[in-house]
Amino acid sequence: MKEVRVEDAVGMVLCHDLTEIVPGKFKGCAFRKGHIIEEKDIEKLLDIGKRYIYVWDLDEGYVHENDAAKRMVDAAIGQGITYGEPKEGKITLKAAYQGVLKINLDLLYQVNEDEAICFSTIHGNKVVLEGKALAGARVIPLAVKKEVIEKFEKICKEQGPLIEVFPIKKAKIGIVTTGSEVQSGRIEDKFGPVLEAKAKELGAEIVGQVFPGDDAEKIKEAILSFLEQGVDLVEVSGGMSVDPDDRTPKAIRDCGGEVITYGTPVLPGAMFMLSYVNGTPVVGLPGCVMYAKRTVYDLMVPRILAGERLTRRDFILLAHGGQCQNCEHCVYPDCGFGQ
Ligand SMILES: Nc1nc2c(c(=O)[nH]1)N[C@H]1C(S)=C(S)[C@@H](COP(=O)(O)OP(=O)(O)OC[C@H]3O[C@@H](n4cnc5c(N)ncnc54)[C@H](O)[C@@H]3O)O[C@H]1N2
Ligand code: MOO
Repeated sequence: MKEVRVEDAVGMVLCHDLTEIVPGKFKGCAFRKGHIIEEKDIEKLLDIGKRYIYVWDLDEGYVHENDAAKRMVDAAIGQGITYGEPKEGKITLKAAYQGVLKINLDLLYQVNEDEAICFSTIHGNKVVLEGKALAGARVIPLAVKKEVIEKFEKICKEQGPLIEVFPIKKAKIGIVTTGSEVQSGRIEDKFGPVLEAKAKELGAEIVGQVFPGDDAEKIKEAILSFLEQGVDLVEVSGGMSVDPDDRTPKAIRDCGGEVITYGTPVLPGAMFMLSYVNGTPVVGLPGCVMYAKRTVYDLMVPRILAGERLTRRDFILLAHGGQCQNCEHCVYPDCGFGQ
């Protein structure tokens, strides 16, 4: 901190707030701590009775908090992130479009090891809408040693991006709805409308829905037929549990390809299945997806449509937070489900 004449302070950083009082009219902050003095500020400073002010002695080795925040953000972001000017040293990062938020957790924790750094995010792997606030970045002191920012930039360059939004593909989806009771018309199909609404939410299109009953061979043929049509995802509904009529897992296996999982540590959604047949994802959806408001579907299908090739490990990681609290007023994705 050093004392300078107001006229000599242009370009320097104010160390503390400066108060203006106009009797009977106004009392408040005329200039905030951290403000960089501009030519046009000189008159005003003189008007409020300042001839000398304290400014931050930004010698060579330091970076002001506003510049630090900007450099941190530039180093950390990948696709799909927007941000504005720093406010009181902090920059807020927002989603540029609807997509799946990805946070590199190892990197996030690594940059925050330095106590001068504050890089704080919401939870990743969930759908975020355009304009959603995702993260905030700032340094703790008013100015930091330049090495702190240089290290931040270096590790982000090596391991980044730290934060990005994967766009969700405008996918074509085929639905195979199993169950003899639905095929015969004994009961009305309730799965189709639910999957239609969920697809719409993600900007995807349902290109067809078929009702092959409970025969594994017929279910398999229906899946393969959608794959031949070149859909981006096949959703097979029902028949995922343990009754003798539940043939869906067998039918999906019989399509060949790589089964990633049959079973997930998520409730609702324990009996979910994911397989990749010639690279195209095929999901087996248990009855709860039709019934419950949010399930494993909402955790994983957006990620699939955002182009992630999921592994068994991705499903294991759902266990902590995999139990939905079934709140009366559902605020998903702004809750702990799947985190
Ligand atoms: N012994 C066990 N039983 C069940 C288990 C278990 O672990 N052990 N898991 C339960 C869970 S969790 C779920 S979820 C369901 C899984 O159900 P499925 O995917 O096998 O569903 P279905 O048996 O085909 O049908 C269940 C129920 O839903 C009706 N349904 C199915 N499809 C439609 C449709 N398109 N439209 C309207 N209604 C539909 C169906 O008629 C049944 O009433 O299993 C639990 N059981
Ligand atoms: O497996 Mo059920 O799918 O949890 O509700």
